[in-house]
Amino acid sequence: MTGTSGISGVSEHSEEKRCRVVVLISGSGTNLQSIIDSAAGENSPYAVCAVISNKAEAYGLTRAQTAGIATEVINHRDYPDREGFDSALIETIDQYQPDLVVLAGFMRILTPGFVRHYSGRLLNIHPSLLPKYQGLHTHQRALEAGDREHGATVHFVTEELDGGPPIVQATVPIEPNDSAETLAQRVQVQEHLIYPLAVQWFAEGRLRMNGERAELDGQPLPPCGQRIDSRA
Ligand SMILES: Nc1nc2c(c(=O)[nH]1)N[C@@H](CN(C=O)c1ccc(C(=O)N[C@@H](CCC(=O)O)C(=O)O)cc1)CN2
Ligand SMILES: NCC(=O)N[C@@H]1O[C@H](COP(=O)([O-])[O-])[C@@H](O)[C@H]1O
Repeated sequence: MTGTSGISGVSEHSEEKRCRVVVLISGSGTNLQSIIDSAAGENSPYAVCAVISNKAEAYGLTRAQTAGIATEVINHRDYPDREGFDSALIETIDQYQPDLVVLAGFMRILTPGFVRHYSGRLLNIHPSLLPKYQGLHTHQRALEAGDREHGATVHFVTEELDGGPPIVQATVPIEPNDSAETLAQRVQVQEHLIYPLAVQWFAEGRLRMNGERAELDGQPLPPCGQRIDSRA
């Protein structure tokens, strides 16, 4: 495990307690960047305290270091099994005393023990309109199915892979000449809007997980979460 130190989104003179967020990544970190940028505001209700990657080459680590945020690398290949990796993750994450753990392009399936440890304060963004296309390669699957629309979902993480209660969804049209790459780019524009929104809702105490449903301001959200249409 290797790391640097620092906290972003918390001004030196900040007295109020901001929601402490730890972000897990595996790659480019564009969703991380949108969350960092959103936390930079003077009145942000949250601060990114640390970014942890299972891949040392993840560009998201550079994004975090540029923002003065502590970084850690925990390589899943250094552990004999998922339980060992997840235990090391928990030990490192908890050093930062998070109120919320955010998966932002984190590409490892987490064990039931990890999910239970952070139950109700663990979010993920998935590149499909859940419950459609759980798992990987979602853009290609939507194209091959001939879908006319696609999108992304922010959801609470549960033991069921990509099966947790949706919080917010953004839809995008699928164009006739789309490739998986062009569709992914269109989806990511919306991801960068809805993920900071969901993190802010949680940090403001407005969002909670209540069994199988997510609640916003005490009201159950629809089964697909709050819908945001990019064409609106
Ligand atoms: N228990 C849970 N773990 C994770 C969830 C979840 O909802 N419950 N969400 C995923 C994020 N995700 C899709 O949004 C996802 C990530 C990774 C995989 C996957 O098959 N990973 C492989 C390795 C793939 C690779 O290294 O490229 C694996 O772990 O063997 C599927 C879906 C995060 N975890
Ligand atoms: N199943 C998880 C998954 O596929 N997540 C997807 O990985 C990308 C990460 O991009 P980023 O590293 O630039 O945020 C995002 O598009 C996210 O939806």
